[in-house]
Amino acid sequence: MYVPDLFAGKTALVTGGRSGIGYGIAEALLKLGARVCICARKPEPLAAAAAALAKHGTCVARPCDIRNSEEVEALADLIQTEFGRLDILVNNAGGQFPGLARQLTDKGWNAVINTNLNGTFYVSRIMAERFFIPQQEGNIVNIIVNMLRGFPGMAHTGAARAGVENLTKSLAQEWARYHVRVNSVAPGTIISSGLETYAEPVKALLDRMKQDNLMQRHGTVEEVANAVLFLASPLASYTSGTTLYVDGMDHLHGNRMRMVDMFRK
Ligand SMILES: CCCCC/C=C/C(=O)SCCNC(=O)CCNC(=O)[C@H](O)C(C)(C)COP(=O)(O)OP(=O)(O)OC[C@H]1O[C@@H](n2cnc3c(N)ncnc32)[C@H](O)[C@@H]1OP(=O)(O)O
Ligand SMILES: NC(=O)C1=CN([C@@H]2O[C@H](COP(=O)(O)OP(=O)(O)OC[C@H]3O[C@@H](n4cnc5c(N)ncnc54)[C@H](OP(=O)(O)O)[C@@H]3O)[C@@H](O)[C@H]2O)C=CC1
Repeated sequence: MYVPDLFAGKTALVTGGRSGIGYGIAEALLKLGARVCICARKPEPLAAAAAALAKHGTCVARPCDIRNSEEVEALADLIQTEFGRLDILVNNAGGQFPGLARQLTDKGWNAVINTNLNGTFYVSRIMAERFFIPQQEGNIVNIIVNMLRGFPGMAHTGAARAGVENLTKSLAQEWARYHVRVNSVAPGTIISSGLETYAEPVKALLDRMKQDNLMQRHGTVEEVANAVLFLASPLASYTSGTTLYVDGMDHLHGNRMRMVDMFRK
C-alpha cells in the first residue's frame, strides 16, 4: 500500500533485526528502498539474517549489545563508513522473561531494565549525536509493549517500557528543534520468534490471550512493521511523541492478571 520508493535514498538501523519483528521491519524498509543496518548480540544468526535480507537491497550487520555504549559507538562508526548518514532508527531489540515481581532477583530485574530502557536510551543518544542532530533530520521509532494498565507477571518489562514511552515524549520535545521525530509502537501479542522463547505454562496462556482478544487473534509481524513504516515516513510528518498500539485493543480490554494467576496455581 506504500509507494515502492517511499524510503529511496534513506538509511535505517534496526536493533534486534536478526529475528522476528525486527527482521520483518528491516525487510519492509528494504523493500521500500532503504539501505539497512541490523544489529544483535549473536553473530552467527545475525550474519545469516543479513545475508537473507540482502536479496531485497543493501543490508549490513554488526554484532552489538545495546547495553554497552562502546559497542553502540562502534556500530555508529560502521554506519558512518558504510552509509555516511542515518535517517531512521528503529529501537526494536528487547525482551524479558515471565515471573512474579517478588521472585525477581536484582540481576534479573537489571538485565531487563538495562536491555529495554538503558539500551534504548544509549542507542538513541548516540545515533542522535552522531547523525540526526548534525544532519538536522532524523526519525526514531521505539518498539515497546502494551503496558498501559501495567504488566503483572512481567513487572520489569512493564516498568522499562513505560520508561521508554515517557522517554519518547521527552526526546520528541527536546529534539524537535533538530527536526527529529520520536514515536513508539506498542505491540500486543505478536506471532513471532519472540513467543517461541516462552515455555509452558506461558504457551497455554498465549492461547487464552487469543480467545480474550476482541479480534480473536494475535497480531502479525507485518502489522507491526506497517505501523513502523507509517511513523518513519513523511505520512506521519506532524506526529511525534506519541504511541501507536498494534494490539487488537488489548490495551483497552481484558484481564491483565492471567499471568499472575497462572503462576499462583
Ligand atoms: C506472554 C505474552 C507476552 C506478550 C508480550 C511480549 C512479548 C515479547 O516481548 S516476545 C520477545 C521475547 N524475546 C525475548 O525476551 C528474547 C530476549 N530476552 C532475553 O534476552 C532475556 O530474557 C533478557 C532480556 C533477560 C536478557 O538476557 P541476558 O542479559 O542475556 O540475561 P541472562 O539470560 O544472562 O539472564 C540474566 C538474569 O536474568 C534472570 N533470568 C533470565 N531469564 C530468566 C528466566 N527465564 N526465568 C527467570 N529468571 C531469568 C536471571 O536472574 C539471570 O541471571 P542468572 O540466574 O545468573 O542466569
Ligand atoms: N512478539 C511479541 O508478542 C511482542 C514483542 N515485543 C517486543 O518486540 C521486540 C522484538 O520481539 P520479537 O521479534 O518477538 O522477539 P525476538 O526475541 O525474536 O527478538 C529480540 C531481538 O532483540 C535482540 N536483542 C535482545 N537483547 C539485545 C541486546 N542486549 N542487544 C542487542 N540486541 C538484542 C535479539 O538478538 P540477540 O539475542 O542476538 O541479541 C533479537 O534479535 C522486542 O523488544 C519484544 O520485547 C513487544 C510486544 C509483543
